[in-house]
Amino acid sequence: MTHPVHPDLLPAGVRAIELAPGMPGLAFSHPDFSAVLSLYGGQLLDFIPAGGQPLLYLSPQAQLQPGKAIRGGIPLCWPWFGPHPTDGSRPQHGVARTALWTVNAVARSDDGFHVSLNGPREGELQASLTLLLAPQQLSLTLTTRNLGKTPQPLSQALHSYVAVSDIRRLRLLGLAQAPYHDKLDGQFKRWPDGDWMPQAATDAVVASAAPLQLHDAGWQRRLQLASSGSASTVVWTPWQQGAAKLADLSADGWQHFLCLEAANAGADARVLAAGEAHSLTQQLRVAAL
Ligand SMILES: O=P(O)(O)OC[C@H]1O[C@H](O)[C@H](O)[C@@H](O)[C@@H]1O
Repeated sequence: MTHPVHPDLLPAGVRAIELAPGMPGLAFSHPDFSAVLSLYGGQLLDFIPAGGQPLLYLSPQAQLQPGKAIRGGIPLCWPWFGPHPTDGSRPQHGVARTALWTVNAVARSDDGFHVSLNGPREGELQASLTLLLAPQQLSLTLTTRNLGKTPQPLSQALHSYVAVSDIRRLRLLGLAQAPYHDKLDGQFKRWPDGDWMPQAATDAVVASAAPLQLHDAGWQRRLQLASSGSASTVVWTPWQQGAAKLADLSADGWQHFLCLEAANAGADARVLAAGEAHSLTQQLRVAAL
């Protein structure tokens, strides 16, 4: 396959790679971190601070195959989150994660690497993505533009698989008392008080975009997550029984990630007026515990 990006257009520290046949990507190498971005899905797959543990979980069983969604990293759920609102034949979580994205620009500055990608068009909606890959920090902005003449619905998520030492050794701070929709039993509830420790399968659309902190005792690290353009956060772990149904996760894979997703989901789904653009941002920062 000819790579869609000519190597001469890439700054020092960025390489054009092929993750699998028909799946081009970019590999970033910086004194303070390394990262891998798949153009298939516009999906950041890996981000590893130098000498540290990965920020993102990528399932060793992930299927790198056109037509399949990649399990791990930061999948882009767009322009609908979950099942399609009216047409059950359309793919879960939209079309972005199985589309080939194109590179608009890749630059290097004192901050790190700046990447801008163009994504699919679905109906009247057009997606684009910018990423900042920097020491101890990454930031993604998914922008949707309504190119049509009528209002268009949009729901979405930056579906981050946060890598963790052991899901049973975490504390999540920031969601106490927030209302949420429990997708496992369909009930509307309130997030418990105090720090939250994952203890069972969880699939929650939380009506909050408060900054989060994830304390990981095993890796002695603290992850700070912030978002903008969002009023909802999805928290997902399939736990053991849910993971057993996912062919692209190993038997113990569920222990090594917690999905913390900046979203426009549930009651936070949007309608974009003709010509309107909306940007959803998630920022992840690593610090010592
Ligand atoms: O298996 P996938 O289609 O990638 O979806 C994985 C998960 O994504 C989100 O977190 C949803 O809230 C879950 O209901 C879903 O199971």
